[in-house]
Amino acid sequence: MAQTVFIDGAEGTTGLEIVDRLEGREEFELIRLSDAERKDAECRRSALNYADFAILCLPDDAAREAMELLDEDGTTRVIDASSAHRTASGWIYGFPELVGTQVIEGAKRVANPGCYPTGFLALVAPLVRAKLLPRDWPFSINAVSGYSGGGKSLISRFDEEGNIAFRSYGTTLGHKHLEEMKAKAGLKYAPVFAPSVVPAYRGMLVDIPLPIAAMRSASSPEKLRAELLDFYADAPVVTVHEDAPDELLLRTDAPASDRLDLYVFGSEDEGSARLIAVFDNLGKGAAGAAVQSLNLMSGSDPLAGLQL
Ligand SMILES: NC(=O)C1=CN([C@@H]2O[C@H](COP(=O)(O)OP(=O)(O)OC[C@H]3O[C@@H](n4cnc5c(N)ncnc54)[C@H](OP(=O)(O)O)[C@@H]3O)[C@@H](O)[C@H]2O)C=CC1
Ligand SMILES: CC(=O)N[C@@H](CCC(=O)OP(=O)(O)O)C(=O)O
Repeated sequence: MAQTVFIDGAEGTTGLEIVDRLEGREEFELIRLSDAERKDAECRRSALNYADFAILCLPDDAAREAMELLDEDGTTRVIDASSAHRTASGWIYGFPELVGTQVIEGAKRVANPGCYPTGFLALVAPLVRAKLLPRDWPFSINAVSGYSGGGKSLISRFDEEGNIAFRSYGTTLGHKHLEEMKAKAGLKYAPVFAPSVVPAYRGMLVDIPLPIAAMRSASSPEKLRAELLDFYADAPVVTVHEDAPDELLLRTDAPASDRLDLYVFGSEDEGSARLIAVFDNLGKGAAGAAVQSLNLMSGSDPLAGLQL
């Protein structure tokens, strides 16, 4: 018998991408609410509690509200795409490559990683764990997102204004992803984070400069790459590139993708490096990660529905 899935926020940017990835999957039956019902608390309560799996694709406040609508002792298992529960106790962090697939298989509450933290943590967490990068280094991050990263409101802004070439933001240095990045990488300091948006619908590049020569303890670029290659050897969604291309491109017509591509660039004298992650903010940064967790929790083929 098919397992039931309710996507709370199914008409939003992330919700629609998840619906796409579940299309034609016979092991799941989607519970759908009409336009008149989808924001009605009682309709949501009933769908949330009936479903085998609820995937929350909502703003943080609405995601917290959804958790209040759920019966505490109910059987519904939840994947939350918002940032409401990522560092909350009782929630498993939905990054199978970092936390292990088995933890997610058995989880009742899974918090989907944030889009930028996905790139940052994929690069830094294994290297800090292996003690090849110091946990007390003040990391910095330059990052670029497609404008779908800001959901419906940023999409309409880019569509309506039509002339935004580049948007640097996060200028108060208090971005909501800082706590998540610091906590999940086990760092002493939150990174200095410079996010930006370009006029491409989807795509993300997270770039971490490393002044290795100035760091008390850090390994050569080659050792960093070797560790990542080893760490992700059995991770089909993640590719660690052995080459160092001259440029990395995000394209305005990029198709949806659930891949995560990692690069390590080093200077000739090995005194500096850049760790770079390239992926789709709506793929491994949101919907792809949610479907990866759903596959594990439901006992499906781990790669079903993913666009690799
Ligand atoms: N976009 C991205 O790349 C990523 C997004 N996320 C996170 O995923 C979540 C969803 O983001 P995104 O899809 O971009 O956002 P959108 O704004 O595109 O979609 C949110 C959806 O939630 C609906 N909604 C809002 N309030 C309620 C409510 N009280 N009850 C029911 N539905 C409600 C909205 O309705 P309406 O259609 O009427 O506005 C909309 O359809 C956010 O927490 C976001 O931070 C995480 C990673 C990446
Ligand atoms: C371009 C843009 O505005 N991006 C959003 C992050 C989008 C996102 O995915 O946030 P969560 O992963 O935490 O849900 C921002 O910077 O707030």
